[in-house]
Amino acid sequence: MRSFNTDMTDSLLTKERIQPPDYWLKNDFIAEHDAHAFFTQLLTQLPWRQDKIKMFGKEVEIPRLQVFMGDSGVEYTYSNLTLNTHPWHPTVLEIRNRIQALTGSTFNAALLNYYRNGQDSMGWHQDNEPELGDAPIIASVSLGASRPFMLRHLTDKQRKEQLILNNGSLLWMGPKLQAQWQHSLPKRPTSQSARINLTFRQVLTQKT
Ligand SMILES: O=C(O)CCC(=O)C(=O)O
Ligand SMILES: [Fe+2]
Repeated sequence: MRSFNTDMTDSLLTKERIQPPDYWLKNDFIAEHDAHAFFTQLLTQLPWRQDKIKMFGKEVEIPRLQVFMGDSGVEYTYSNLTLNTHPWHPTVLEIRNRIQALTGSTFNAALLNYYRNGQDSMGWHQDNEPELGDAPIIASVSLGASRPFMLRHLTDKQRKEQLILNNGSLLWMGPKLQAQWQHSLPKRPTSQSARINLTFRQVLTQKT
């Protein structure tokens, strides 16, 4: 039988131990030839827009362009901004289908980000909007320029990890990642190259 003291120490340790972030990264998810073609199609064929959000009462342009797409009836609000839902572009559907076949998860929407160069970025955040439900799974595909992607633990902010998201890579983010960690895509001022990122999500609708 375990002593009271051992149990106490165990539970303290368990409480304090920070679990590793819940993700996996597959670098060769889309072959280079396809990734290049997909990048060009998305860059030239999507209705990219630079949205504005309110920060400290002032309207500011976000440092990237975006498009939101998904099944009809899907609505998504972030930073008080309700995004227009565009119908699926065939290339985005093709990428979604490949992810669904590999992971067994289903996704009814995608938020696409276009970073024109290293000045464009995304700040620290969690993707934990109520319409993503209690246990959001997000699948993130990167095309174009490689960029570092940062993870930071919510309570122990010294605890950080850096991943490099390459052309054609798939980053699978599990539910615990959004609950315990924030992520960001920092600026890389010296880079002139463009990158497109697609984050596939399952958004709850009135019907679900
Ligand atoms: O561009 C990236 O890799 C990150 C995108 C992201 O975090 C998001 O769309 O919520
Ligand atoms: Fe995110």
